[in-house]
This record gives sequence, structure tokens and C-alpha cells, in this order.
Amino acid sequence: MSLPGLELTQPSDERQNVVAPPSQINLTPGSEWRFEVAFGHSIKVKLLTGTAEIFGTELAESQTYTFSGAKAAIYSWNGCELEVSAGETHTATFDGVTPTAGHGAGGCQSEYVSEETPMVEYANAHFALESMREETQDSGKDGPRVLLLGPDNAGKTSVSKILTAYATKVGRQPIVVNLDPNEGMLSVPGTLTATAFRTMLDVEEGWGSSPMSGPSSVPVKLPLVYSYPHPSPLDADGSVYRPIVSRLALSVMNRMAEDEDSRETGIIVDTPGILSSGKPGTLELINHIVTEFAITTIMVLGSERLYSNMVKEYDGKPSASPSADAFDERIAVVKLSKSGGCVDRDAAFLKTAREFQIKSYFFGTSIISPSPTAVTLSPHTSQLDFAGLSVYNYTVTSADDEDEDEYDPSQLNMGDSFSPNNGGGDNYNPAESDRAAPLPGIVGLSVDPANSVGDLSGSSKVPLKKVLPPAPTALANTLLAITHASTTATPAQVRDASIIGFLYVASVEPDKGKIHVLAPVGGRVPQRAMIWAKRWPDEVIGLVN
Ligand SMILES: Nc1ncnc2c1ncn2[C@@H]1O[C@H](COP(=O)(O)OP(=O)(O)OP(=O)(O)O)[C@@H](O)[C@H]1O
Repeated sequence: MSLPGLELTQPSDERQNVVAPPSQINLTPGSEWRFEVAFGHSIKVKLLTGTAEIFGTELAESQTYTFSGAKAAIYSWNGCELEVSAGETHTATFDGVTPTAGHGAGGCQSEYVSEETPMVEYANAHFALESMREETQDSGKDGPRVLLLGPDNAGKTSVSKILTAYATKVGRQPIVVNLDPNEGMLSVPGTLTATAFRTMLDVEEGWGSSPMSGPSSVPVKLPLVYSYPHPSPLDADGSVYRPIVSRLALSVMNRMAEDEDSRETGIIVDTPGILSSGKPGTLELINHIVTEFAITTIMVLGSERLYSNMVKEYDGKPSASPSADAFDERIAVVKLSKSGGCVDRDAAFLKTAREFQIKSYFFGTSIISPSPTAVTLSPHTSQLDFAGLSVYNYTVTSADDEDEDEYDPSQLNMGDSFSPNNGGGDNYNPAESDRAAPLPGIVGLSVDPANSVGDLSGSSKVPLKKVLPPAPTALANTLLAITHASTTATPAQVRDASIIGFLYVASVEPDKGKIHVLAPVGGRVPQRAMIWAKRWPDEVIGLVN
């Protein structure tokens, strides 16, 4: 059928499904191929000649990589030839839309080559950090602690991947901290994590995979995970976010104190865009992060206003490290260009990405990608007695949801032990750092808060409340985070405990007092306190048919 007046023909089903022939893409030195592939469709990319990298991680020659639901760029320092062909297109619908291949090479929604990229600037940032790291070897001071700030989609996560990939390539071991609850890093959304990277990142998966997602061709990373089941750090005026950031910072600082490689390399902290929005409360949160992680380098992407505010606020000021005076360690604020390739991801894309992160946690990455290296997992379903569980829920409002229950701001003063100065200020209680869960991988999995020294952070003020039977029907389609805290732990201990893993609640039978859950592994569900991700990440319907 022709569209009247335009003489265009509506694509028929057959035409949409025609497989595009392989395309060859030649990249001149210093240029990149930017591409967008829809969820449900996949493309195959092979490096034929030359060298190329994706967010700092090199592609191997002649290996076929599969990308699906991706917006990314393949960059070449010395020039290369790529072959791009169409992969599979799922027949299932995604968010009510049946996926179709786009009109670009291999069925990309959009793809083009750009010769203007800020990669030289990013590489220089890496070299500057490297020279700071070299200084630490002789002087004994800690490696650079980098904070990435900038609005949504400014490329913060991409730059942190590039800096991490370059650091691991030269044998460093950066600790990467994700403070964005919207995107899980090696974890599901609704979490804040820290991970020590010793090995390369994954070309297809981005950050790579954790043992949560099963075996992998690239060595797995072991993230330290804390639950933050809210979409915005500003929820409850930051009163939930701040103490969890403090807890994470203590764990990271402990790891740095015990691990020479991590101490020399330092930290890279990725943040959510909302912190750079200038909304009330954001500067306080930035200040909290700068203090807790004793940040030495603030990199600002994509916002002149923020850059100038950060310069005024921090440039040349001593860092919050206890040894700042001894080494005359001062904060540097640096402006980095935003890549022209950064794409705005709409709400539907981000929702699907979150949904996939959750699905792949339980079912493996093959649920997203038909790549031969994708992993298929077999989660287990079981029925649990709700009365026998210790489930906690945060009783606070979200920033854009004012009608929520039980919010009492006067109850949300978190107490002195987590004040911004606890990294070394007057209120610092050394017992707190003893309680911090160390980063897994080197010093064991976690300290059980139940065995730790008392409740130092004022449980009564923590907006976590036990969910009593009968099981609320709203539990269905949401996640439960199993903490390391015992079932008798105080709310503060539950909040401060790291996460063992997640359960998905498939259905609730309030009359029988039962819930049906999906767990990534079989066996008994650990008898530990759980945090209900009631608000965030959003419901995933139909994970179990
Ligand atoms: N050079 C590039 N070419 C193509 N796509 C890119 C490029 N750089 C980044 N992107 C893509 O743009 C999107 C936004 O980038 P990124 O996630 O790094 O931004 P961000 O600042 O961390 O965003 P947010 O704060 O919203 O999480 C991502 O999908 C990323 O893969």
C-alpha cells in the first residue's frame, strides 16, 4: 500500500525480516563507529584487520562479537576494518513492541562513523592518573580517587569504563564504585556497588559478569553490593542514600588499606546524573561523596555550570584523606568534553535495560543476547512461609511521590556515626570501620553485622520497618535482597549489611501465608534479613510463567 502523496511503500513483514548483507566499515586512525541496536535484534561485529576497542577494551581479531540492546562506539587508534552483519531477531515482544531490524549495517537502528571524538582527552586523563599512581609508589600516599560528575547521558559511565579498562591494561587494580541506583553495575538496579577490577572488561557485556551471572569467558568480578531500593539519591532528602554511601566508602577504604595494588591505583566513582542537576540537596550529596571517598580528582562532563561550581567549591582545597596534610594532597577539578556520540536513552529503553539486567541475573545473559558466549542459567522456584522470613521495607517517600506512607522527616536524622566527617572527623568511631564489610575477593565475603560491635548508628532512626504477616500482595513481581544481617539484626544493621543475592517474588498467597520465589541457585534460602525492593527497581512482570 502506498502512503498517499509520498509514494512511499509501507514495509511489509517480509521486507522487514530480510537479512541485510554483511557490511564492511573502515575506520581511519582516531575515528569511531557509533551504533545503536534495538533490544530483541542483534548484530555481529568482527575485527578483520587493525586494532579497535570498545570503551577502552580491545576487540580480538577475527572473533565475532554479538551486540543487542546496545548504544556504543568502536574506536580505533590506528585504523581498522570491521565486518558487521545481522544477527538474530527475537520474535517475542519487548515492552509491547515486536522488535524489527533497523536500516543500518547489520540492522542497526542507527550507525555512522565519526572522526571527532574526545578519546585523546580521555587517554590523557588516564595518563595523568597514571603519573599520580606512580608517585604513590615512592611516597606512600594513596592513589587518585576520581569522581565523575555530569548530567544524564553525558558519558560518565563510558568514561569510567575507559579509565578502568586502560588502568587494568597496564596492570593496575582500580576499585570502581557505582553510586547510580538506576543502573546496576555487575548487579541488579537498586543497588550501590564497589568492585575491584584486576582483569579486563567484557566487550559484549560492558562491565563484565559477576559470579551471580554464572560462568563467563572473561574472568568474573566480585562486586560488594548494598541495597538502595530507590530510584533517586534525593529520596527521603538523601537520608537513606548518605549512610549507604558512607558504608560503601568505609569498605572501599578498608580494602585500600589492606591491598597495596588497590591503594596505589585508587578509586573511580560513577554517579547518577541527578546529582549534577543542581536540584536542592544535590550539592550536599556531592560533598558527602567527596568527603567519604576522600576524592582527589573531580572530572566534570557536559556541564559548564557544574564545572564552574565545582571549581569554586573544591579546586585546590585539601582532600578529606587523613594524610592530606602530610602529603599536601589537594583536589583537582577537571573538565572533560562530552562525546558527540552520547545518546539520550528514553524511559522505555532504560526500563527495558533494567528489566534485562534483572532477567539475566536469574536466567543468564542468553536471555538478552544470542551470542555464543552468552550464559544460560537455571533458577529455582520455591515456596516460602512469609511468617518465617525477616523482610524489611524502607518507609520513605520518593522524590516525585509525595503521598507515600509513614514518612516522618523528623525520624530520618541518621545520627552522628554517618555524618559526612566520619572518615576522619571528630565524630569518627573507629569501631565503625571494623564493622565495614570488606570487599570480597581478597579479605573474605563480609562481616556479619549480627556478630559485630553493637548498633552504633541509632536503629530507631533508620526508616526501615519489618513487614509483618500477612504477606502484602504488592510483593508480587518485585525483588527481595538477602542481606548478610541475621534475622534478629536491628534496622541499622540490616541497612548496613552487604547483599548475598536476590529473590524474585513470583506470586503471593496471603491466605496461606506463602510466597513463591525464584532464586538464582537451588537449596535453602539463607535465613537472613531481607530488604524488599518495593519501590525500585520497577516491577518485572512475568519472569516466571
Ligand atoms: N562515543 C559514543 N558513541 C556512541 N554511544 C556512546 C558513546 N559514548 C557513550 N555512548 C552511549 O551513550 C549512552 C549514555 O552514556 P553513559 O551511560 O556513559 O552516560 P552517563 O552519563 O553515565 O548516563 P547516566 O548518568 O544517565 O547513567 C550510553 O548508552 C552509552 O553507551
